Amino acid sequence: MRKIKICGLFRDCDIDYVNEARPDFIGFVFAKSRRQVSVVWAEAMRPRLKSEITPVGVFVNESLEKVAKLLNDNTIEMAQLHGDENENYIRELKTLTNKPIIKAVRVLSEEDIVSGQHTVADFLLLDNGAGGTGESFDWSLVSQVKNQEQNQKPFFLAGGLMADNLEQAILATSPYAVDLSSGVETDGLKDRAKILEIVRRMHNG
Ligand SMILES: O=C(O)c1ccccc1N[C@@H]1O[C@H](COP(=O)(O)O)[C@@H](O)[C@H]1O
Repeated sequence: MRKIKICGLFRDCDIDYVNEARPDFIGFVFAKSRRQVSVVWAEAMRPRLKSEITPVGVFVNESLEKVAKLLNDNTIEMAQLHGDENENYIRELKTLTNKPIIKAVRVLSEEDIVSGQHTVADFLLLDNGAGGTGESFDWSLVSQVKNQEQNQKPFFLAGGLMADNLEQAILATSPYAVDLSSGVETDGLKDRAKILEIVRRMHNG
């Protein structure tokens, strides 16, 4: 079964929506964004989240100490690094925590995907850019490199995914998981019906 992450929860009711839909992962954005949440809010929401849903913290060039603390106090179970974090940063983070790390890669060319394979992070996240933009990248770049044995790190596919293009995106890239934020919003707010429908589709085939 393909996994699904619903990212950018920032209202209390968003927690109710995902508890009803039960995606595999959800994302709390700690980076500067219109979806940014505070540590205090995430800590308050964490116990309300159904146990089978894995919370991911999304960071952009954040201090190692802040990311490690949120992981080690179990506010989040995975860290998604969406900025310019280099391999030294990721290696250092791995000395501070045992929890999985996702490194976001901005895909402009095949080379971006190929060089991403060398990361010590546990997963890649292929996106079109800054994150949360609602814009896709050229998915054919993934299929062009995916058949090569060295390009097998499991990856989340992100960027502009929505009900209308999800099937095509999966067929083109065969990701470990899909990651949606803008595509399950209406007027900038998470939409219960869109979340329920997309998670149902992913989990039922
Ligand atoms: O969602 C944000 O505001 C955000 C801010 C900073 C870094 C990453 C962010 N979100 C990530 O972007 C993709 C989804 O984007 P889209 O809106 O579906 O196109 C996903 O990986 C989010 O974690």
